[in-house]
Amino acid sequence: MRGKRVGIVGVGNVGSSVAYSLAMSGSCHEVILRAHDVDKARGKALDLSQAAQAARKHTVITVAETLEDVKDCDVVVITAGSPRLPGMSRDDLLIKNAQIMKDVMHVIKVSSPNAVIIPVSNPLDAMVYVALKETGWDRSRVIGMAGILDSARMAHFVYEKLGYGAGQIRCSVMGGHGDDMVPLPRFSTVAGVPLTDLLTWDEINEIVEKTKKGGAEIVGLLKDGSAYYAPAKATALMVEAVLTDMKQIYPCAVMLDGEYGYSDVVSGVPVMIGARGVEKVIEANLNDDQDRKFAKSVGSVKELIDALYANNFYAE
Ligand SMILES: NC(=O)C1=CN([C@@H]2O[C@H](COP(=O)(O)OP(=O)(O)OC[C@H]3O[C@@H](n4cnc5c(N)ncnc54)[C@H](O)[C@@H]3O)[C@@H](O)[C@H]2O)C=CC1
Ligand SMILES: O=C([O-])CC(=O)C(=O)O
Repeated sequence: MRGKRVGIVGVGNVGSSVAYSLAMSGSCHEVILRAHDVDKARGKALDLSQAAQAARKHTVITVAETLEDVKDCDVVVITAGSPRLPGMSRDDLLIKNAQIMKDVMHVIKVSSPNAVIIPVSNPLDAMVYVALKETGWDRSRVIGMAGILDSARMAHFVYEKLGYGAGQIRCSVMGGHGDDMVPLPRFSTVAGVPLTDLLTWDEINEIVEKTKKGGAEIVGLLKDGSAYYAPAKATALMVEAVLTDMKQIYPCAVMLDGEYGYSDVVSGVPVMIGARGVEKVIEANLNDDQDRKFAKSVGSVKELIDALYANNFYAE
C-alpha cells in the first residue's frame, strides 16, 4: 500500500506553512508542492525536507513541475491566489481568485481524481462553490477551511479577556468566512464551563466583534498580506482528519443541501470529517437570534455567488 500523499497548490505564506505543519507531524508520506515559480518551490521543498529530518519525521517534500504532476493525491490543499492588503475586504479578491481556482480545479479533477479538496483561498465560501462547480464532485469531497481558524481566534480573545484557561477554551463560529461570520458564545465553554457564566454580555459582545475582525486586524499589522500560521495549522488539522479517518467534528465551509434550511449555497457549519471527506453535516439547534445572524451570513455568500454569475464567470 502506498503512503498518503498531499498536494499543495500555491506555495506562498499559507501553503508553505501547511507543508511545514504536515512535515512536523509526519502525518503523511509525501507533500507535493506546486508553484508557478518552480525554483522557489524547490527551495522550499529542500528546506522543509531538511526540517523533517531534523524532527526525525519520514515525510518527504517534493515539487510538481506542472499542475498535472499533482497526481493521485489523497488530499489537495488550494492556497493559490492573492491575499488581501490593508483596506481591502476578502470579497475584493472574488473574481481574480475565482479564475485561479477554476483553472486549478480543471486540472486537479483529472490528475487527482479521488482526492479530497481543501480550498483555503479567499473569499473562502465562494471559492468552495467554484471548486464544486468546476469539478462536479460530490459536496463531501470539497471542504473549505475557515471555521477552525475563526473559532481559534475567538478562543484567543476569550483568553485575553479572562486571563486564564489557554488551551481549555472551546469556541464555536458558524456562517461564512466574512464580515458576517457568526461567533456563537452560547456554544462556547472554558473547561466545560459555559462562557456566559464567566463573562458579562458586554465582554462577550466585545469578543464577538474582535473575532469578526480578527483577520483584518492581522492584515492591518502585517501590511503586506494576511495571517498564515493559524490558517495553516487549521488546514493541517483538516488534512490529518481525512488521512487518518479521524471522524472529528470541525466547523468547515460546505455546500448546504437542505441543512439549516438552505441549499445551493456554501456556509460554515459543524461537519464530521473522515477518509471520505465530509461524512456528516451536523445540524445544531440555533435560537432565533443565532438563526437570524446565520441567515444574514448565508445571504452575504449568496451575493458573492450571484456576483460570479453576473460577471459571466461561468460563461464559456
Ligand atoms: N480561508 C482562510 O481562513 C484563509 C484564507 N487565506 C487566503 O489564502 C490565500 C493565500 O494566502 P497567502 O499564502 O498568504 O498568500 P501568498 O501571496 O503568500 O501566496 C499565494 C501564492 O499563490 C500563488 N499562485 C497564484 N496563482 C497560482 C496558480 N494558478 N498556481 C499556483 N500558485 C499560484 C502565488 O504565486 C503565491 O505564491 C489568499 O487568497 C488568502 O486570502 C489566508 C488565510 C486564511
Ligand atoms: O484576513 C484575511 O484576508 C485572511 C483570512 O481569511 C484570515 O486570516 O482570516
